[in-house]
Amino acid sequence: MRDWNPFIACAYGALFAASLSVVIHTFVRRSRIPVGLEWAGRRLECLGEIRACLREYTAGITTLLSGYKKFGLNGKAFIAPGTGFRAEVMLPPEHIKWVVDQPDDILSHHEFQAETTAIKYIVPGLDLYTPAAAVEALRTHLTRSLGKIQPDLVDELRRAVDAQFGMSTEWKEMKVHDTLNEIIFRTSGRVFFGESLTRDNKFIRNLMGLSTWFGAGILFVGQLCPWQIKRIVGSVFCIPLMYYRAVCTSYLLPYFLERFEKMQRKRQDPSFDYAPPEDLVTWTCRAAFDLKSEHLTSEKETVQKFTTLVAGAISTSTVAFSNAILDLVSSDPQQNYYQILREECESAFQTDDDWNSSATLLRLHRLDSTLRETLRRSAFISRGISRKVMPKEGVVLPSGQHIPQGWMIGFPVPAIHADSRYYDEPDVYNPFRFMPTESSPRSMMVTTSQTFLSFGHSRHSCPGRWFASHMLKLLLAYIIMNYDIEPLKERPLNIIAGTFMFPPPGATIRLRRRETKAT
Ligand code: HEM
Repeated sequence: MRDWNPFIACAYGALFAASLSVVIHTFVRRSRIPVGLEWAGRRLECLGEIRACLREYTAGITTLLSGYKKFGLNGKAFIAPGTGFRAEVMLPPEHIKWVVDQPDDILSHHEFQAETTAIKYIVPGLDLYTPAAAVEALRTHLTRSLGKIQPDLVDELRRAVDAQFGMSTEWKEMKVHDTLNEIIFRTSGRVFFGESLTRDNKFIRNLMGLSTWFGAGILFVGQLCPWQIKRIVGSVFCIPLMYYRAVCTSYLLPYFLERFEKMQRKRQDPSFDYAPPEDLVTWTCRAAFDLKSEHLTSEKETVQKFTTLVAGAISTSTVAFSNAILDLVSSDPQQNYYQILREECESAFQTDDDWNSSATLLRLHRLDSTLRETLRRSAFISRGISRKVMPKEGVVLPSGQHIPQGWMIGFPVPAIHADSRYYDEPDVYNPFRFMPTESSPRSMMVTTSQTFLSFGHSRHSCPGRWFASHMLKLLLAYIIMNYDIEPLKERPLNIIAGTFMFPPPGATIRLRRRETKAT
């Protein structure tokens, strides 16, 4: 007979206890299921809810699509199981207006974010509740300054694309995500923290490291990990995250301190000869002066929030842009979309002045529509306008349905974007779908609506979308005008993990510099 090993016995015991706790806690926590709501993707089987949640790890968006077809199209809400044993109530699009009109103490955006990003475990101490100067700077200054910063954007994107794609007229293969990520970090970086840090390779590598770990932390801890063990798993992700954030903060803090000091002196003494550069650091300092909660004693906290926000925000542009390139090069070659876009860009950008003027972008109807079509087909998130129900007594939906306190509610974005009531032939990639016609007024890439949710909608919608749109249009125009890209036979399928959807990191394309150089 084998020796009895107390360590192995303890390990098995702990595993058994943990599994039992998952099952028991899941039942206890889910005991107050909204009465009368049906589940999508749940079968009549033992531990049906738990097994439905487990299937979500491999189900992609099939449950959301089938639930929407069965309930959403008939104006009914349904329960969608989720990874991490987190079921959510999915509402029909008719309820969007009601949801966005509710105050935060009834339906909380912040509480939803805090829970599904697991911020308190992966970045302990990051306060999502008090307004951050960096977010205020985005909302108030960045969008207003797009015209002013365009020459810098163009200068940086030319440099970054030429360096990453190369100048050779021979075909070469490259990884879509890695290459575009580098280009987008450098291009956005020029506007966020200026030229010298953007050219500092060590800083950019660390910022990209922070962004990768931040995204991975939100995905694994916030979305995939059962809520019972988030704290433990979060503390593992916290280590590299804190390391990268500390390194990035050490680069940025001296910039902020100098800017803070000089700008404050200028405010006190208007004769002081100082004009700060127009970038997000300056705008964040301005916003910090205006926000009484973040003044000069908390520069470090301001910089830490700035660093985390910037690292998180930039990568969403990479996802959108990678999707746009993959959609375009996998489209039907007979349609010649790439060439049509090239003609539009060549007619708009004829001189350097055209590149430096924001008015040029208003002439790029096809390019704008192309980016919007990609965002429609490949939104970054599968559930949008999500909120947590706050009142003790729960809330009553406009349809009369009661949802208990603590439940998450939201809308199935890919299903609404594929609803034929709102989009003709929704499964077809039609980059010129959003071109203005006589009968329908033009909608721009950044316009949110109850049927276009890639940037959210209403109060908490993405404040960086005007910047993203400006940068991505310039970038796409420059690439199309200067590079040929070999068509792909098939569009690489996006990965769906938790509520995120993104192109496979290994996807590649082949491209070459054009013989005849455009502007
Ligand atoms: C194409 C690229 C982008 C996409 C698809 C995108 C999408 C989104 C989405 C879906 C949300 C959540 C809205 C909600 O909760 O209802 C969001 C929020 C946000 N985005 Fe973006 N985003 C992009 C680029 C950017 C950029 C470049 C920045 C910064 C310059 C940015 C800054 C933010 C911020 C600060 C929030 C939080 C807003 C809040 O909580 O009130 N985003 N974005």
